Amino acid sequence: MKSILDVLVPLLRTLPAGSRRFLTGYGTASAALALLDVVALGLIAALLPALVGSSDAELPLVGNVAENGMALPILTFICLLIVLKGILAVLLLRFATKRFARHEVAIGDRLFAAYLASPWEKRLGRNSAEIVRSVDVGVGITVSGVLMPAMSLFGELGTLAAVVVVLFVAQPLIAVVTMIYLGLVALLLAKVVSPRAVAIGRENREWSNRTAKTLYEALGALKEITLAGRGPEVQEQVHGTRTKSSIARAGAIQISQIPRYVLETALVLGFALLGGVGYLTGGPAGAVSAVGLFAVAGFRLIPSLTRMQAVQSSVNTSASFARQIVEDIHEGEAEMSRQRDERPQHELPDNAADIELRDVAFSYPAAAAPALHNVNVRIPAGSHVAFVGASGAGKSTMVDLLLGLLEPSHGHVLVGGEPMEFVLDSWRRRIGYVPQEVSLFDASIAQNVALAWDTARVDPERVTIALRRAQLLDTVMQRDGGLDALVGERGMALSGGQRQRLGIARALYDNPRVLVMDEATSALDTATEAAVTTAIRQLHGDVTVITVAHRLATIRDADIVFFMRGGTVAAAGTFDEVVASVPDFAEQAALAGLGKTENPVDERR
Ligand SMILES: Nc1ncnc2c1ncn2[C@@H]1O[C@H](COP(=O)(O)OP(=O)(O)OP(=O)(O)O)[C@@H](O)[C@H]1O
Repeated sequence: MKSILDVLVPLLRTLPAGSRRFLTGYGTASAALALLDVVALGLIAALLPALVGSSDAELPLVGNVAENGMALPILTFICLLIVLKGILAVLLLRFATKRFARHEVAIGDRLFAAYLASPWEKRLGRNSAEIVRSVDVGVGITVSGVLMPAMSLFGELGTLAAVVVVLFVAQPLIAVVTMIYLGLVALLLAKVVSPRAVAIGRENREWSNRTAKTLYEALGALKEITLAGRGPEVQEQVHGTRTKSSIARAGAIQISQIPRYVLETALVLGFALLGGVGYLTGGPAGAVSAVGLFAVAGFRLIPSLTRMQAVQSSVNTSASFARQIVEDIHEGEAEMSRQRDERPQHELPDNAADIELRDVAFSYPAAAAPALHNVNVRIPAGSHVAFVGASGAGKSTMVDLLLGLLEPSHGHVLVGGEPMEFVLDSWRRRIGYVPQEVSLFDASIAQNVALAWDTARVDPERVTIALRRAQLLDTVMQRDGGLDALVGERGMALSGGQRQRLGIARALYDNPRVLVMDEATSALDTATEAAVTTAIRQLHGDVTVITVAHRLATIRDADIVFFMRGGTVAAAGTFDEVVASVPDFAEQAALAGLGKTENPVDERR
């Protein structure tokens, strides 16, 4: 029982107050229904002597039923009472299951909101397959495996209490022996079955998560896997994890059945025990009466105890999902309230704002060396700046800091002179971002540009303008379906260059004040890249453009080029100035056919 409360109480706290009220009401109604059992059972216990042929069946208000012929009408009343309880229980269950579906949605919403609010570094450390499973399957298991069964406990406890009361009133000695006997059986089950169920639940969660993770990863690299002939290896891997999770699930089913058989056996042995006690205290009549009472009590008690044990098993096997979910919700929400309390947000002024990094350093969690250090950069509003440098120099990390996804471990990022963390919401609304790998979802081109799963939120006019600026409109219009043509899973129906241009159109759709492009034109042919670059250049003055590019032709005309090396800005200036001051860069520029200047300048801005 304690282990159920340990899981249930934190889970209930994650539900809105209205839901808690409903669940308390549901528990009380279930317990109240059990009262009908008390009445039915009490009447049967009172009638028992008359039914076994004894003449001393005396009922209050009714009198001696053996003599006045009331036994049959009372038996009919008991049957009706039992039928009524059954009908009410089914109605209550029907009503409650619908509400439980709402709780599932409420918990899932809170969990997903918590994930979305969690800091970017934390999200980098979590596997997406695990998050998907947790938000979808995990929430379902938590509600159907913990919340619903645990709430049905109230009814079972009510039944248990009712039966115990009747037993004590009818035959106290037999009641004490019955309770001790059944208590020992329950203890045996709790000690033997429960720990195994918890372990099985943990195994199931771990191996199912691993299966999902392997499948996601394998599907993401399907082409490479097929070409490299690694299919059998992946199959073997999936077979291994699925075997383990299937064994755990089979174990869970098996362990949930054990209590039933143990309790049924206990019932049979109980007849012998209680019959013996009854015989010793009241001779043959006492034995018959004790066995009869135990049979009547057992008829209600054994199913109730079986269900309670099943609840315990269900909660135990689902507990690891529930604990993870509660922990994630608390962590995410604590982060949200920390953000709210410590970082009250205000709006940036309408005119575009300069961005400044002052003495910034950043280290990834558990990384040996900082990814960025001693970074001092100023990006004037409306300018076009570029970050260049060798692979691993820190360009993408720099971009994530500018986007406000990462926070500096040291130093400050300022927007319009204000610390970014206090204008973050307003800042992010102004940004259009094109990543190295554009993620498309299986919907229409227009939906992908507008980043909208709901077609009603798509503005076709803005989609058309964005596609035109990204040099993709003609291609789209030549396809069957035009803006409404589907892009396929992860944009499979588009070429790499088309996917990149769609990503650019997506970034332009909201008319951003700041456009951040991280290797956003690397898959384009030279002519298309030049056309996209020209279109982007036309934004000059209105929009701040921040580009990361290995292909130097893209950034030839940038106002400032920041050359990064080893996590810091080693040189800054116009393209020609950086060519003049950094031999590595000059060499790359020469290889790209972009020439060398006569006046070297070693400048840092
Ligand atoms: N999530 C992460 N956890 C730990 N270290 C990371 C993480 N992401 C990047 N790094 C490390 O930080 C450093 C800078 O990486 P970053 O991706 O910013 O480089 P980059 O200049 O953008 O490289 P590229 O041109 O190859 O994209 C690298 O040493 C990289 O290994």
